[in-house]
Parts: sequence; structure tokens; C-alpha cells
Amino acid sequence: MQPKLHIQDLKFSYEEHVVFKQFNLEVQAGERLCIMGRNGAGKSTLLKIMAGLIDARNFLFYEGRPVVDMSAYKRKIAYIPDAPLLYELLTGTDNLLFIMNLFQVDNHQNYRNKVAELCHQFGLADFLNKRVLDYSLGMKQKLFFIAMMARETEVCLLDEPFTSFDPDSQKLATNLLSEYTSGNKAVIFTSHVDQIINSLANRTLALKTSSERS
Ligand SMILES: Nc1ncnc2c1ncn2[C@@H]1O[C@H](COP(=O)(O)OP(=O)(O)OP(=O)(O)O)[C@@H](O)[C@H]1O
Repeated sequence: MQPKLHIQDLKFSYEEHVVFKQFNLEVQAGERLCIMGRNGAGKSTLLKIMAGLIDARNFLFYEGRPVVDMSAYKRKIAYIPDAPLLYELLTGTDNLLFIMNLFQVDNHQNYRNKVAELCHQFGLADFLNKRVLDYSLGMKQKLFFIAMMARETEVCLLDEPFTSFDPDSQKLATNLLSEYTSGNKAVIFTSHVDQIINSLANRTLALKTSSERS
């Protein structure tokens, strides 16, 4: 079977700073891969490449085919950065609807149902009419996570997830991601936190810095 995602002979630099020289990675459906490594090794850069935020489509393959249509590809991918991307002046509900439209979610009813269920599970239901400005950091992270899960994408990328989640919410989120990969989906994340790595990953990859690699 073809990998869900793969990267072939990736070369990538920020101006003169070479981050990847000839990097290869295959991620299979069902995997929850943790990319580990020192600060500056390139973990976040790699996630941004797989999210399509850094355009390296010549090196990126989805289910065995080169990524040609970046917009169609991005609709299959959820990317959850360490700082949640939300409009502070909008309410929780308005942010959730904004995200639904931004990512062109096809089945609005399914998204709304999923959001309602997850907000209830994460204890956010009573705060949805408040502005995000008045949320705690953990609440903001939960809201963005819920929106991305409700999109029901094929791949979920998480950069240092759940740093401000309380322990019960962390457990709930890792269970949801384990269920997510019981189908034909994949999770790729970065973390420095042993507890999160141990409870979520079913594979780990140690990424070396470019100087360690040469
Ligand atoms: N926008 C940018 N412009 C220039 N250089 C960058 C940029 N973003 C990252 N870098 C550099 O690229 C390298 C990889 O950075 P990246 O953020 O991917 O590392 P990381 O492994 O995620 O680190 P950390 O564990 O600290 O989050 C670092 O040397 C960093 O300084």
C-alpha cells in the first residue's frame, strides 16, 4: 500500500541556512508519528512543509501521487500550531464558523454536530458565546483543536500539542487522535514532553540538525 504521505529527497533552505539537504520520510495510514529532535533541528519546518504552508510540492507526495493542486491538498490536512490561530475579538462560535468557511468544509451539518459533541466533551460548550479574548490559553488551544478535528481531514499535523491542556483534556485529546488513526488516517506531531509522546506516538523519529547530519 502507498504511504499516506511521503517526502522524497527534500532540499530546503531559509536563504543560506540549509535545513534539509536530501531528506526522506514515509508516513503510513494508522501511524501517529512523533518527530523529535533538538531545538532548531527543523521539526516545525517539516510540519509546515507537510501542511503546505511552505511550498515544497516538488518533494511532497500524498497517497503515492505528487501534490499538484495545493488547495485540494490543504483541505485534506489539519495543521495545529503551538499558538492557536483564532480571532480574539470574535466569539468561540464565530471562530468555529469562520474556520468552517475558510477551509471549505463540505458537510456543514456534520461539522456543527462534531463541534457540538467535542465542545461538550472538552467543557467548552458554556463559553462559546464569549469572545476568545476572554478565554484562557488552554481554552483557545482546545477551541482550535476542536475545529480541526471537526473538519475530519485525512492527516493531522500538530506542533507541540496540548501544552496548556489540563490532564483530563490531554487524555481526551490523545484518545481522540488514537481513534482518528484507527481508520485510514495519520497523525504527525512534534513534542518534547515524554508523557505526550508516550501516550500518543506509535512511532518516533529523531531528526538531526543539519550540522549533525553532515
Ligand atoms: N522563518 C525563518 N527564517 C529563517 N530561518 C528560520 C525560519 N524558521 C526557522 N528557521 C531556522 O530553521 C531552523 C529550523 O527551525 P525549526 O523551527 O523548524 O526547528 P524546530 O526543530 O522546530 O525547533 P524547536 O524545537 O525549537 O521548535 C533553525 O535553525 C531556525 O533558526
